[in-house]
Amino acid sequence: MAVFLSRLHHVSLHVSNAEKIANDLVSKFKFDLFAARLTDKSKQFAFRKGAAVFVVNERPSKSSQGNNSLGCLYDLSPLHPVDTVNNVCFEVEDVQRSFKVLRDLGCNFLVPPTTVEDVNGPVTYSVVKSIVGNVCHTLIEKTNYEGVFLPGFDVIEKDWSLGEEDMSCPVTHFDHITYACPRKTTYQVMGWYEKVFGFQRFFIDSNEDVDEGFVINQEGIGLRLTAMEYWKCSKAGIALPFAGKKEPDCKFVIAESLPEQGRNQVDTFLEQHRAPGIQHIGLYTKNIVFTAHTMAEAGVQFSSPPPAYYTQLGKQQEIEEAGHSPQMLAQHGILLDTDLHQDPLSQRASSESKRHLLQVFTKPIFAENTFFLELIERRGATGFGEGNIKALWQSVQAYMENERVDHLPRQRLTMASAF
Ligand SMILES: O=C(O)C(=O)Cc1ccc(O)cc1
Ligand SMILES: [Fe+2]
Repeated sequence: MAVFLSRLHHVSLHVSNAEKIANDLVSKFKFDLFAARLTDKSKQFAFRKGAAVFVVNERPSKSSQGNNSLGCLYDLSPLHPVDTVNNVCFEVEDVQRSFKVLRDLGCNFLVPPTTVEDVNGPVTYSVVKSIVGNVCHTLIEKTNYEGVFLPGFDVIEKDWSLGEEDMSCPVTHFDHITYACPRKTTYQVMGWYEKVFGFQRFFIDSNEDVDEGFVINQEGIGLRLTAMEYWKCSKAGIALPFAGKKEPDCKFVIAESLPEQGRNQVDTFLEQHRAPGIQHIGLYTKNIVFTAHTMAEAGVQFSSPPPAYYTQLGKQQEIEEAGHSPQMLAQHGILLDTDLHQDPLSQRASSESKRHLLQVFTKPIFAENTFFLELIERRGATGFGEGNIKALWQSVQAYMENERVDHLPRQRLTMASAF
């Protein structure tokens, strides 16, 4: 039996300069710094935007490594050579029980169940290694904890005079997390998440092949995508689908590169990150145009698709029919896909049954061409559209091939791919 997850709690980053990323998250991406843990051996900052929480950990310098007990709480300081996003932390009902179940399934634990306490009560956590590169999962049990975040963190009060909800940037939660994986590992990864956390496959597109996944192997794109989802659990630890109420949480997408079309962004990630791992995270927004505009004004850079995207046959009309202006979308490189969902009762696709998906990728946020963020607005569409995937892929390729190349140290570019 798998361990059922109550919900995604936070995602943690390990970086060489926490202040730099902290500044970007606050000033550019409009997250609020709401908790911090500063000790001689560690710097940990927690940021929130709606239900999306990032914890930024400063990687210790080489000389202070080795003693993790005083270092990162709820995580461990990875000996990773570059900035990385590598821990997706989940809340569970019972960490001790989860630990036993997962140990019996053969999982490797980096931190055994450990309890931390403050005046607000106890929290128990444990860290399990995944089979994807440096990705690990902290399991947290905080049912008896009444504090704002986690014991050990000082809470930073928000200045409520600034307004409760930022309507110009309505990001509400993490929509999906995309892994860059080596060739031919997709099914192993899916099998692990199914066995360990009860994740289930879902089809990205109606053209997807059960065995092959969603494959694009043409026009310079060599990509295999597959996706999985899980459901938030009810209090009793019962997965909601069985209780009749389905409430999916963050989705997981696996991206694998196909060799036929030449070296690409997944290969670049694997090479520069020096391991498989989290390539990007989709931030769900209620209004992508406002959000992209606010973030761009604050200095966020987005990857744009080729200009021809907005002038291709029928695209302008499609954008206008969805209630958007092609100029506004083009300004920040926002893409729009339409899913012609057929209403089973009417036998034809009516305008009400058209579902839209709007997406845009940011440029990488670390020094290397590795991790980036995505904004995603879903208007009825639950998967990922083929048109957007192609255009998103091309926007990243164009950036990597034309702009970024000169800024990178020479040896990184010539280093042979490890995969
Ligand atoms: O469409 C999405 O949001 C995806 O996550 C698909 C995807 C995955 C990896 C890429 O390098 C480009 C696109
Ligand atoms: Fe994505």
